[in-house]
Amino acid sequence: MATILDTIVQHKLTEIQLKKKLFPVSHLERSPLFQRKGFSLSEALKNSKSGIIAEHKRRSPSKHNINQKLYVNEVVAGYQKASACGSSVLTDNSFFGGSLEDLQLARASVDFPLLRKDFIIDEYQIIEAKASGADVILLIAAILNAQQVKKFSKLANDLGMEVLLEVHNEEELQANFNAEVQLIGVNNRNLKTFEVSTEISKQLSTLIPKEIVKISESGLKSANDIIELREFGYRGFLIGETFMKTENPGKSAQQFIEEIEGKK
Ligand SMILES: O=C(O)c1ccccc1NCC(=O)[C@H](O)[C@H](O)COP(=O)(O)O
Repeated sequence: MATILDTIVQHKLTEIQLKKKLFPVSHLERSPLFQRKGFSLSEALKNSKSGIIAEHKRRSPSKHNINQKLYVNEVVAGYQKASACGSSVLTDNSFFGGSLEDLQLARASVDFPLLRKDFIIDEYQIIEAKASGADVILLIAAILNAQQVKKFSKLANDLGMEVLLEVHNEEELQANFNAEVQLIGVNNRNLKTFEVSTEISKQLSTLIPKEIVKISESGLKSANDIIELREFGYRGFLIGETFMKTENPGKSAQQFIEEIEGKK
């Protein structure tokens, strides 16, 4: 049976073909954002007390509607005011209700690192990310082979962006030991079953090379989750729903960060 990832990838293939015709690479390269020097998320995390990367996410396959009412620029500005290290912006439209325009609006509102959160399967999307103001791209090991991870990481780095490689099990990690990425994220959500458990972050923590910044992603709800995962060497924590389901995600991030910092 096809998983949600299979369905998303299938959809992306069609979407990318269409976009390549509408907006060829030469068009993307003319974006003023294409020339900007990016912010480093790995450095921001190394220098941060909280390590929070706060996400803008309207809906998702596992939770459906989360929050459709807010403006992306206000949400990310709230996250920056809350002293988050950076923000993740979902740019997939069909399954998450996001867009590249969201990323561009976010870029215009903040001056901290922005992650393009999407399902990257083609170099075209990396160029699109740069042209829309991203500082970091997400590569999901479950939908790419090791060769693609290497090639895509090189392109992103050449364009001045960092790479967050997302894994969910030991095989995905082993397959990409040679990848030149700045950040590795362990997704606590199994993208096939939607089951969420921070146990997977704990299990994989010792297998991630020390020089790479470790991020725990998804299902993080309390300051205690963060304090506990920090003991396993995690420096970054990607949080979406916990903030987005509230009326004021920036304020909710601020209270969360204050609580973590108070507990240090
Ligand atoms: O969130 C989903 O339902 C989902 C389904 C299929 C692929 C990816 C999905 N989520 C992307 C993410 O990784 C999360 O948005 C991110 O880690 C934040 O998670 P959370 O704090 O649980 O909103």
